[in-house]
Amino acid sequence: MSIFSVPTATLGVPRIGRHRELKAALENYWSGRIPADDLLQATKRLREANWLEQRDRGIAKIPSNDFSLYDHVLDTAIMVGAIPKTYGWTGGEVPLDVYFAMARGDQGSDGEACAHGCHGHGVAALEMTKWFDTNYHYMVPELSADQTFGLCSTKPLSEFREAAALGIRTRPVILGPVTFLKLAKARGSTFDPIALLPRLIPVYAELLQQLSQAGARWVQIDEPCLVLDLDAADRIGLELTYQRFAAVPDLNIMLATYFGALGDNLETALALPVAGLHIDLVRAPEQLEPVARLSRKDQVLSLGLIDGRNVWRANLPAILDRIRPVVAGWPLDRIEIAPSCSLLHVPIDLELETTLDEDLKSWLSFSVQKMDELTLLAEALVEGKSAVAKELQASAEAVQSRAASLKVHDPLVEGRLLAITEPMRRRRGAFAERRDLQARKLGLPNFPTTTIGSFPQTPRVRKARSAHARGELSYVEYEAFLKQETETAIRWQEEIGLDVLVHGEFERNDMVQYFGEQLAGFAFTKHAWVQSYGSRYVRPPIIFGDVSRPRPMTVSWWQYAQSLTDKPVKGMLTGPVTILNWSFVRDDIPRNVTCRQIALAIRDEVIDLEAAGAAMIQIDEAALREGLPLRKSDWQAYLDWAVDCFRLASSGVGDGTQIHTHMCYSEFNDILDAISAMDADVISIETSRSKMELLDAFRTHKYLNEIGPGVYDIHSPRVPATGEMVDLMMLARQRLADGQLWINPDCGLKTRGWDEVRPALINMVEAARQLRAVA
Ligand SMILES: Nc1nc2c(c(=O)[nH]1)N[C@@H](CNc1ccc(C(=O)N[C@@H](CCC(=O)N[C@@H](CCC(=O)N[C@@H](CCC(=O)O)C(=O)O)C(=O)O)C(=O)O)cc1)CN2
Ligand code: MET
Ligand SMILES: [Zn+2]
Repeated sequence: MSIFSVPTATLGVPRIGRHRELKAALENYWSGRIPADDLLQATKRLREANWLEQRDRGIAKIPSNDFSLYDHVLDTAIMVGAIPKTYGWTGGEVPLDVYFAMARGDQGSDGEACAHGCHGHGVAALEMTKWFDTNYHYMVPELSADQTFGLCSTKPLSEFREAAALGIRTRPVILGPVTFLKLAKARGSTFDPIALLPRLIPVYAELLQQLSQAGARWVQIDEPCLVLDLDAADRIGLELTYQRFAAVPDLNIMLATYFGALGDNLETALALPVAGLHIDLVRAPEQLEPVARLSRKDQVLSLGLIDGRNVWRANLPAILDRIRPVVAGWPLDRIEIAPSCSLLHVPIDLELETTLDEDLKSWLSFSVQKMDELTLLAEALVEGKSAVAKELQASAEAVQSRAASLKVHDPLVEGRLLAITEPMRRRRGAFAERRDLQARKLGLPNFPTTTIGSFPQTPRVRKARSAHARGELSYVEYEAFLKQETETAIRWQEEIGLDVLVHGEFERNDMVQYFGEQLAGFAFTKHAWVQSYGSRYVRPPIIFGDVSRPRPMTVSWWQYAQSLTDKPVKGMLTGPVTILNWSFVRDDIPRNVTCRQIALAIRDEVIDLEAAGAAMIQIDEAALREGLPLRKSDWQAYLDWAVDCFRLASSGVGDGTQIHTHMCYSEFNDILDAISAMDADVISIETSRSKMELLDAFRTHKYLNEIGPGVYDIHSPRVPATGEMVDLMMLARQRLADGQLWINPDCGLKTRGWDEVRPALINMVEAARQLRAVA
């Protein structure tokens, strides 16, 4: 490397392709429309395009092995041979079937049948959970106490060679062994997976050795666990690991940390014998000075300066002014310029958005634009600001134009925020009074049955929506189609005997995007997809300004659905915390201020639904638990404002109106105080896989409000039998009073097919009948 340049790195780029080529290839393969070869060819094209694009945009440290067919944590589990016996793998190269069985279960968990020689006895997928505080979900590796490891995949090596054939020497990315074990789950939960580290280290060392022999000079090892609360065993584990890796000849390690500050792990990180350290300076700008001061002089510091978690264009001159004094006098090759974390979490290319407001567009930067920002920063550091004066000025001007824009600031919203009063955050009566009033008004049976909101988003529904978007289906026709779907769903729910109905959410593309498209202060995109899990992607709305609700968003759909039936239909909304956590947010005001603005908008909608006659309104807070900060010390402050926002959104109604909320993927033990403080009349939660154990916490906590513990795992295509659901409810009854309990699935049914949903819900209603008979 010449001493006259500062290298740039991306740490990883989106895998899905500008036009979601990966989704198409995967879903075509799963449904048997294309053979494995075609799938693999498609993925090869995606990798090559990514490498060439990074090269052409001047990125020096180009990653490989950042690609994944489904998930990089699953890839790592496969790489080290952590494949539970149930998947029937007996050694050798791991077949695609086994890989996808671990990802999706061997019937396929997204509603398509497996067409590729699956064993057909319903092996369940690994559990899935969210990756740190992102909306990306990984497959949780499952390890046994007697787990052994071995190098079982050549993926890092073959992708390194694949790029080398294009003339690009990449820096392979590998998920570090300590983070891998911390993300894994102990089968039987009788031991701490970190205890397996001594068995895992040699496997990684062997891989590193092979990469070195193949010509790799650097590898990037990701240890984002370094921004979490660690204990002594974790820290010792890190030391053991990197001491061993330092012995691999001719290979330099760039140890990557991201999503937060090293904090009390700073000393541990700096003591590791690695050639480079990457730090996140967007989430934790304050660590620049101490890390620069304390890092070894022979160590490369990778500065995470461009936001890998958000879409705003950077203020490059401001960044330069911040780092120049700190690195003054350093040899140029002691620093690297990088995004805060891998670019996996941002959309690919802003240029695809041809209908975005021009001002807004000038404020944004997606993955490939961020590459350009990185190279500009590097150039300015080497050649001085004057060499790229025009570009730097444009960057500063964009930031200034955003700060001053009338599109961003709405004095009415800012005034409303100041006028929030205490009574606005409180239901009028106490829960007991509300419960009695609602019981008289609603007259529901014991163990009322309901669903969480969405019914299957069938290809028919999605086709109609995209035909409407392309202008091939008029709004009148599209609306008539949706009304028809809604009516069919209402009739069917009545027919099978559900007690509380939903309209089915057919008109919604996504539970967050749908609201983003109707709220002021939000922009939405056409192509800005980000992977959420596997082949499922989201287009997070972009919150650019003060938020308000120009007009009702859901009232007419609710009215239509309610007009079809005498049974109560729930109003169906997404809550402020979830809208915030699943959107790209402003970086010029605190998150909690934006969240209060959204809360007031949702409050308006809640009040309008009540005025239209809704007796029950559900406000989903699927992402409230997910949004917990990575460090425990930050939890309370977050929970305080998150709960406050939910209460603000939900408290504008009378005592006779029943407020429901829903949360999924939840470990509630830590946050029960917050859940109580939300004071929803009814909460539905995911419990079916945990055998109702979750309810212990509600009992010990003396939780009095009503609860619908999910009895049907909607992540699996399996149809639960009536008896299973009765058994689960009997377990629930041991923990909570009969009068508190509702019966419902774990979550919405949008990713399922009607063939699974119909029998499952019929069985669920029958389970309620049987319970009523014995209770
Ligand atoms: N935002 C968000 N985050 C979440 C969840 C969630 O529901 N929403 N759930 C949890 C799990 N994550 C999930 C994320 C995505 C999906 C999901 O189903 N995504 C869909 C896309 C949903 C969507 O926006 N659909 C649009 C666009 C659909 C589309 O691709 N249309 C085609 C044409 C369709 C056709 O002709 O068949 C096109 O535009 O090209 C619509 O329905 O309008 C997918 O990737 O398949 C499910 C769960 C956690 N995080
Ligand atoms: N009401 C929403 C639905 O049923 C809640 C989903 S939580 C991810 O789809
Ligand atoms: Zn859910």
